Amino acid sequence: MQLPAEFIQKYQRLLGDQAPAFLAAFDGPVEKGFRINPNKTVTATMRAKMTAPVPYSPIGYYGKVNGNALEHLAGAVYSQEPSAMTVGEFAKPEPGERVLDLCAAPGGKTTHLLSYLHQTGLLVTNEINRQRVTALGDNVERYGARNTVITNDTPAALAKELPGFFDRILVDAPCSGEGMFRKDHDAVQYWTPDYPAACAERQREILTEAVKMLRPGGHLIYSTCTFAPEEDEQMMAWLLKTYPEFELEPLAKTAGMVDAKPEWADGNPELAKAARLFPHLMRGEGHFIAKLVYHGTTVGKDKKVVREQLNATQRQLWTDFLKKQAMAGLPQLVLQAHGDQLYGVPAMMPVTRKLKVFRPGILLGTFKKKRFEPSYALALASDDLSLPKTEITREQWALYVHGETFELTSAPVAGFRVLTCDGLPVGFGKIVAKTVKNFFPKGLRFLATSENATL
Ligand SMILES: C[S@@+](CC[C@H](N)C(=O)[O-])C[C@H]1O[C@@H](n2cnc3c(N)ncnc32)[C@H](O)[C@@H]1O
Repeated sequence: MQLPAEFIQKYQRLLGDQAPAFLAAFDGPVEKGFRINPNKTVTATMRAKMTAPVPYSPIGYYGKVNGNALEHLAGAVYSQEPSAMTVGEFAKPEPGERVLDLCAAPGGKTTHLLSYLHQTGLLVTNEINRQRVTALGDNVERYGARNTVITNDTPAALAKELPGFFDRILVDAPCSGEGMFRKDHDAVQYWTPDYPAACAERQREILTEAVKMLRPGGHLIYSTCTFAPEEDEQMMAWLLKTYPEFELEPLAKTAGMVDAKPEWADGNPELAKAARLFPHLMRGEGHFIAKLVYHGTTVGKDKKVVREQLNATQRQLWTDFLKKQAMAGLPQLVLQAHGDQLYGVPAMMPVTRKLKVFRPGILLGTFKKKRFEPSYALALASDDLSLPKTEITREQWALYVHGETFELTSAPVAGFRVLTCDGLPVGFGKIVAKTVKNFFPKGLRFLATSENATL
């Protein structure tokens, strides 16, 4: 691979006798990986692929998964480069926490955080870029999250609305991406000797806002996919100097991870607590991860939490739907109608007035004239809900994702039912006698074949 001469010289100077192995790794194979979603069923097809565990993640495996496969579309697996899994593992939230993923699209770390929140607490996941937030929304939906709010705003706007609010904040920062050169050859063309410093400027701005949103005792996790000291050790050195209430926590390094390098910044030995991942030392791409605890004392003001927003007709239609589904209601969600769409907003979410919200919670469905039509998102989030379910075969699933109506061998109770395939919820169908009317979203329909949809 053709690397810029200045890049080569920089890392020869920094890495000394390790530089040849480091530079040679750019021509090595790209490591593929996937995580399984611990909140969903593990199918036999998945189990057959789960042969090479990633040593530092109990839910991570080496290997490639297919984006059109049933298991991927149903949110049971997520394709992720193995080194990137360290971030979610070091960030691992406790159930019930208030978590912010500040730079989140397309959602690799967000889905990892969701895996450990187990539908509890609150995840606010933010992506500043309007184009990229859609992919984040799709991944959160597939993962079946009921505890997530998706925002599309700046770190400054979030910090204004939610000061001192979060137990845990992840800043997976936009960076010069040197650690991904091997995976994405085009990324090299953006590199100039000044690029890391320009990225560092933006990272400082993001961190300046992020620190305002932590509660005392909260954790900040900072990660990049670059080797550049300006964006890694030097960024943490700046943070510790600017905000002495922060302390780095030691990260347990395994499988080839190494201490970060104080000598690449101001020499503060504390910096060694952070971790560096080099592709010549481990099976994965380049990353940097630091975890800090906040010893500050400023407590955020208690904000009013979200309230129900439903008119009487909407409430009646929703109640009728629940009754037909023999469901008591949805725990920890506040119902809000936005136009004709009904959302379940996480009950821990405070009222925010000026934030650009992409999705205020889980879309539960749409109010039609005299009925309520449940959403695809609700079906995908129904693994542990008592909604009526009907198991279909893989052949029927192929008809379903193609938008076709199909027949069952016997007639279950008529009405909306969650269709499951190999135990995984895949969407709603409306049963009329033995016929299943198709409610798979039109925009997602495709022709599944053994070539394009095998995990
Ligand atoms: C490394 S990527 C995030 C990857 C993501 N965490 C994942 O695991 O899938 C960094 C993200 O930061 C966003 N970003 C760019 N500038 C930003 C800014 N000034 N503030 C916050 N986020 C920004 C980018 O749009 C990009 O999606």
